[in-house]
Amino acid sequence: MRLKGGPTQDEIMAISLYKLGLRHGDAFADIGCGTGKVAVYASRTAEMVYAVDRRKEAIEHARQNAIEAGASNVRFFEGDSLDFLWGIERLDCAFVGGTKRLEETLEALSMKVSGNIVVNAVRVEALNEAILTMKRLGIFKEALHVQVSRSYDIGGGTMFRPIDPVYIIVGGK
Ligand SMILES: C[S@@+](CC[C@H](N)C(=O)[O-])C[C@H]1O[C@@H](n2cnc3c(N)ncnc32)[C@H](O)[C@@H]1O
Repeated sequence: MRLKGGPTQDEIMAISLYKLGLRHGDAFADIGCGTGKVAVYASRTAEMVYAVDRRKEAIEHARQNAIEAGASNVRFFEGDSLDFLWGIERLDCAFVGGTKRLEETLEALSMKVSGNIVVNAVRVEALNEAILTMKRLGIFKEALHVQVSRSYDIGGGTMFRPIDPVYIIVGGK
């Protein structure tokens, strides 16, 4: 089953998780988890992973991915980021892959997260919203524009094909 909007590309996930600084024992949230790819990968390191998405089909997809990966430390929340965050006490770090209600989501995260918050955005409007909100909250660290090209075979030779560029915005205290 193919899910609209995902999965996060491997190289983008690698940079995002590095910038997140995820550590053993962490409580981590994947906000807008889509296919659950980031949540499942993070579950190898984090003690507890919350996979949150407002779309039922995304949660079903993510749950299936977690089962197949044998990730037993992933909890699923079907609903909006804000509904999830109101019910959570604290998080060590969070990845935001879904940018609806981004400003309010970042405000709530800044009160609950002790470590880093990493946002992935493909639209410049979401990039702008993330930077401005993080600056207002005093948590902005850096923003990256990541453009990756992958090799592919052509007539026995090698060419490169770009994947869609992604903005990675990093915040934290
Ligand atoms: C680009 S996809 C995420 C891709 C995901 N990282 C993956 O690897 O499959 C964005 C997802 O965020 C969800 N989303 C967007 N805004 C949200 C919000 N405020 N609360 C919960 N989910 C949200 C969408 O339903 C969508 O599934």
